[in-house]
Amino acid sequence: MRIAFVGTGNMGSALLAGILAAGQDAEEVRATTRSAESAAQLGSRLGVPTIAVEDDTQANRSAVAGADLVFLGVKPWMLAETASELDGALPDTATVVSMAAGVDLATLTSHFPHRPVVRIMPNTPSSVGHGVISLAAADEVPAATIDELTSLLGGAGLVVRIGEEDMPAMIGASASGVAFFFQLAEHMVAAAVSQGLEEETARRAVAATAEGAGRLLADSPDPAALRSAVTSAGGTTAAGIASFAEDGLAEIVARAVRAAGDRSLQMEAENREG
Ligand SMILES: NC(=O)C1=CN([C@@H]2O[C@H](COP(=O)(O)OP(=O)(O)OC[C@H]3O[C@@H](n4cnc5c(N)ncnc54)[C@H](O)[C@@H]3O)[C@@H](O)[C@H]2O)C=CC1
Ligand SMILES: O=C(O)[C@@H]1CCC=N1
Repeated sequence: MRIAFVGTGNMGSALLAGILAAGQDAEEVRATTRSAESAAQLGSRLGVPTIAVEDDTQANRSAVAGADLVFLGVKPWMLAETASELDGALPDTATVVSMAAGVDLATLTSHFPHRPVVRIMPNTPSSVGHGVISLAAADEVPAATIDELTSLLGGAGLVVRIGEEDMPAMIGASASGVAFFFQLAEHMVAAAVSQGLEEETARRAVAATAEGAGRLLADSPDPAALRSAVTSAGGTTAAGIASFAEDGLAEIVARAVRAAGDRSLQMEAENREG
């Protein structure tokens, strides 16, 4: 399968790394970035032919020529101009896959009429094959295309087929959600350091704890049961959990997850045509 990545930054390159590690032939991929420096870095890191728009104004058009699948990894507000740029270069049969957080399927379809259009919402652990990739497709996308795409993306992580109405919740729970875990890790490191632990030790301990927690959750996705197994009555964990409850952690997290989803809807409105 011939694949183009138009705009291959943090998210595009993470997804591409996961797909390549799962066996996609790098020679069948074309990637683009804006700067020559980032194109050179990506090309040498992933072994994929990468062209910079800065070096070649036709880079995006050349990359999509002959492609079966075109991933769009530019910023949401750049989608409209990227679509115009690709006009006439995109093969009639190409499936367009957007990872933009703030562009809905209707807007994508208006940018790419007569093409199958799929919206995905990946997260950065895709680079190590442990991403979550939510996928919503326009009604007219053939089932075989979705199956093929699901199989390809499966190399980067868990693919979850959803209706577009669930996209905001999935953004809060996974695409942005992964950053919420990182933020908790940052605060845990800082707290341990403030109690005298050496920073490098704290970072390693928190990272290994996160990995261990992730593995247990992957085996048995019931966080409440796993928490309960750590929490002895009247013990140390119970003291920490009580402190969380007193400070309203559940509401804090609910507000953050909702804020991320709400922002995606706001961006969709900003990026909607007309
Ligand atoms: N970073 C994340 O965790 C996630 C990002 N997304 C979505 O992924 C998209 C990209 O976000 P990031 O990777 O974070 O941004 P980024 O800034 O790291 O990547 C954007 C890429 O586009 C390239 N670019 C800029 N202008 C270009 C042009 N004219 N032609 C071709 N390439 C061009 C840049 O060189 C860069 O490689 C956004 O739409 C975002 O909503 C979705 C889920 C998660
Ligand atoms: O922050 C953002 O807008 C992107 C989309 C989801 C995660 N990162």
